[in-house]
Amino acid sequence: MESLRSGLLSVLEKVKNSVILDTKEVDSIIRELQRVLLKADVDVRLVFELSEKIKKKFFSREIPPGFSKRDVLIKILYDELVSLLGGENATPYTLGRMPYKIMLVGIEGSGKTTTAAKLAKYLKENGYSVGLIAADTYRPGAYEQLQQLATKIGVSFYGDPQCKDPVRIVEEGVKVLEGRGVQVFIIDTAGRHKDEVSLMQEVSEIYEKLKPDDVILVVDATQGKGVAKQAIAFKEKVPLGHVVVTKLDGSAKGGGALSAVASTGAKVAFIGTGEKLDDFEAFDPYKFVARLLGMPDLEGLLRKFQALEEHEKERARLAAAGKITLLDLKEQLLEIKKLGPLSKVLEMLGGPPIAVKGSLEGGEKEIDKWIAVLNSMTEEELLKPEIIDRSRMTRIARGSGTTVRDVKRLLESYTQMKKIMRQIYRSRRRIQGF
Ligand SMILES: Nc1nc2c(ncn2[C@@H]2O[C@H](COP(=O)(O)OP(=O)(O)OP(=O)(O)O)[C@@H](O)[C@H]2O)c(=O)[nH]1
Repeated sequence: MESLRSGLLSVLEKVKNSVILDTKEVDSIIRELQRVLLKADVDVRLVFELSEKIKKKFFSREIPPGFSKRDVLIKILYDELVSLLGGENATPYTLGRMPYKIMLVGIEGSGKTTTAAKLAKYLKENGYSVGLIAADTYRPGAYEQLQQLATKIGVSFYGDPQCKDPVRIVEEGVKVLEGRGVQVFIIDTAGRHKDEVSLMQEVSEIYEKLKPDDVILVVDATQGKGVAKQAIAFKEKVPLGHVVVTKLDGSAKGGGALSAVASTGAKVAFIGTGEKLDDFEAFDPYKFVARLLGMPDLEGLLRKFQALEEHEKERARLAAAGKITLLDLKEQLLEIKKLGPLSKVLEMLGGPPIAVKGSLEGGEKEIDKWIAVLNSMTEEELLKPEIIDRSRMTRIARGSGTTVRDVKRLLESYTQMKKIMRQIYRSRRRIQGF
């Protein structure tokens, strides 16, 4: 994964060093991203889909106040990489009602036996009583390997090296281990067979007899995008619940494997990051991408965007309820200012009577004062003016070169305005028959 990380960092560097982020600059950044992802063995089609989405989102999105174009592009890159790794689909791995049976499947050498032990340790540490069942009757040594691992972790184990029928081993194993108080059964199946057809047949048979609560496919990251084929083949035979991607440590193709799994709709629940039993972690695409991109400054940026999204949601909610916020008021006043001096505006509309002119200038000054006051408020204050207490008023007055009385007056006018809006909204709802 190191090469993917350094590649993505070079993409971020390019974004940070960009000047205007026009089509040419963005294209060059996207080309760099494509190069990095293709090198990590991400499927070409996925890479192109991602590129198009990034461009479309970037050029259609308004840059929110307080953010730069670079911030927006970095956020879009982050979002799209998370989505490439199955972001929207991701949920933490949880167990259902006990007893809970988990069956591990996968081709030879994918790391099933090691993963069975890693998962057993993980679940034991999470308070479950776990048992391992060795149902790989093909690979010599698979039985001893799992038995030794079970002893090492301190979980129950069942296997029968004399028996060549995996279905019987599993049935017997569940019975025996249940007697020892096991709640979670992890079944390690064979990966080696004379051909794929017989492997799939055995997997189907065990599945039908055992009816496990979860089937976890174990795939090897060094196979890159090739793991999609395995996921599809197993999915045709058994309902796959989750996937574990092993050997992410040191594999340059990890990005390809993770995105390939996500593209089949299967969920990556865990990743293996080394040969040791602790080299195993729950997979969270959000955290994973953040780590790939280097967390410190990204974390702050993501938090800022999160606050923005929350504010946008809050505004939409208030707008839907017919409520106006101080933020709406501020935007309206800025729109009026954009039109030019009020007297000019009225002149364009036919000209104000001479007597109004003086009061218009007063109104002009008032608008400037209001904008100054509103500019000194935080986004939170604009959306929730009820939090503006005496000390906030003092700060706002000082920041805007006005007085606490001015701030109070604005808040009073706003309250009046809100009342009027509420009345209009209510009568509209009555008319519409709500
Ligand atoms: N570096 C690294 N090696 C791993 C990881 N997971 C498994 N391995 C190694 O991969 C090799 C194969 O792992 P096993 O668990 O024996 O594979 P298996 O899928 O049970 O093999 P079959 O029984 O033949 O299907 C072993 O040498 C493991 O130590 C991992 O996350 N990182």
